[in-house]
Amino acid sequence: MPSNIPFIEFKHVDKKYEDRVIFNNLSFNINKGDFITLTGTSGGGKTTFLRMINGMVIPDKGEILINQEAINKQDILALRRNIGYAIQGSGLFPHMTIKQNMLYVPELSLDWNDAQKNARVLELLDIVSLDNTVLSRFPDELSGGQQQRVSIARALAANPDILLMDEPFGALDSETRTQLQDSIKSIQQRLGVTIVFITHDEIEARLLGTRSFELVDGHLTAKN
Ligand SMILES: Nc1ncnc2c1ncn2[C@@H]1O[C@H](COP(=O)(O)OP(=O)(O)OP(=O)(O)O)[C@@H](O)[C@H]1O
Repeated sequence: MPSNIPFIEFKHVDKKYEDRVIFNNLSFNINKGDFITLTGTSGGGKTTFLRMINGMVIPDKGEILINQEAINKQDILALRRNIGYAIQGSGLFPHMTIKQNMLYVPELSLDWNDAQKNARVLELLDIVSLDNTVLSRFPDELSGGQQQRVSIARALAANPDILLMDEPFGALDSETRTQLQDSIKSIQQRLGVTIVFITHDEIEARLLGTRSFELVDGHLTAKN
């Protein structure tokens, strides 16, 4: 369940690209356990908003805090480990097996032995409802829906508190999309992870979000 303690805080954030203003004095709070869905016109700045949370885009002014600490004061590897990121089209590394893809983030910074890695991979398969026959395969040997499940598993691998999802189901057929919507909803309820989810689909936004927002002219307007 969402709490009322601000977990991710945007404080007076400005961001522009060259002379194009995307955000001007944006302040916004996300609570722990929120499932935020974000819609809005193309090019409005949704991806920019998401990427400011994991430090991939740096604001020109203002600050972003996670757990009451400014992200530019936090260790970047620890920050990224704590923030899973899943994008449309899965973003899996094509030359790595599914198992290697799933373990990518933990391998960067966690000193797990083989038994710990194998145990985590099995937990992740269970979380995203895949069986272990996929592990030795490469991404192009899986269906689009399976690839997207692996992408979610990879984003969850290091047990992050936050999951950022940028139109993750945009390229899937409607049946697969419905299955993955059910999955992400139950994953969120089971793990209590805080999710920020971008979508173009209003129905998806309403279905998944505990709080839904539309980004218009750099402002986030609540829709429910
Ligand atoms: N690194 C960059 N340099 C210059 N302009 C950029 C950069 N990144 C994004 N933009 C521009 O900033 C605007 C906002 O981009 P952003 O990707 O955040 O929007 P979006 O709402 O996610 O769009 P979409 O729904 O089409 O994915 C767009 O006009 C985009 O072209």
